[in-house]
Amino acid sequence: MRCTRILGKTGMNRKNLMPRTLEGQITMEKTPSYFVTKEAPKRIFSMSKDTKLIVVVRNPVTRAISDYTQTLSKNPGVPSFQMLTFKNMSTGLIDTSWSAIRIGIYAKHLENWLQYFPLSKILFVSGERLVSDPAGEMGRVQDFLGLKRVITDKHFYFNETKGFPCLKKPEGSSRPRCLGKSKGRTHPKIDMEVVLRLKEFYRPFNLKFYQMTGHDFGWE
Ligand SMILES: Nc1ncnc2c1ncn2[C@@H]1O[C@H](COP(=O)(O)OS(=O)(=O)O)[C@@H](OP(=O)(O)O)[C@H]1O
Repeated sequence: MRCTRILGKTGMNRKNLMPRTLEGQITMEKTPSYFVTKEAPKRIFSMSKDTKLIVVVRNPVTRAISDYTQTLSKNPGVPSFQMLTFKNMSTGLIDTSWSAIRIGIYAKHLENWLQYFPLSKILFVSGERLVSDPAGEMGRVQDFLGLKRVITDKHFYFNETKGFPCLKKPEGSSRPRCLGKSKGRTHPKIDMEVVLRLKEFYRPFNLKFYQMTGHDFGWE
C-alpha cells in the first residue's frame, strides 16, 4: 500500500507526480481535512469515481475538545475552550465558524460527498470502537476494501501506560509499537455546562448523520 496526497495545498492535482499503482496494489491517501473541504468530493470523483472513502468519526463534542487540545499544545496562549465555543456566552450561542465546532457537524459535510459518491463507497469507522475494539473496526475496513482479514485481534494488546491499544509487532519490527505522543493526550477539564450545551447543539446533526448513514454511533 502507498499513501499519497491527491490534492496539494494549492489545490493542484498531484496524481501525475506520483508513481503508478501496480497490479495488486491499493493506493491509500490520508488527509483528514478533505472530509470538510467543499471542493474535495468533486475533485476526487473526477480523478476516479471508483475511489473508496473511509471516514473515522467520533463524538463531535470529544472531537472538538481533542482538536482544542492539539491547538493548545502548539500554542499555550490560546483563549479557553469555553471562550472559543460561544459567540455569546450568556445566550449560549455557539460559534460554528470555529473549525473545532464546524468539523463535527458531520451530516453537513456528508451531504457534499453524497452529491458525488453513493453511500456504498463510503465506510464510517467509529473512533470509539477503534479504541475499544480495534480488530473489529479493522475487520470492517479490510472487508470494505475487499482484502483478506489479515489484521486480527492477535495484532493488538492494550497498553496500560498509554491507555490505548497498541500493535504487538508492527511490520518490519519485532518490538511493540503504540501511536505517538500526539495521539491520546489528556484533555483539559471542560465545564460540564459547556459540554452539555455542546451535546444539545450537536444532537440534531448527529441524529441526521445516523439517518443518512443508517448507523447509530451512540453519541447521545
Ligand atoms: N490506539 C490508539 N492510540 C492512541 N490514540 C488513539 C488510538 N486509537 C484511536 N486513538 C485516538 O486518535 C486520536 C488522534 O487522532 P486524530 O484523528 O486526531 O489524528 S490526526 O491528527 O487527525 O491524524 C486521539 O485523540 P486524543 O485522545 O484526543 O488525542 C485518540 O483518542
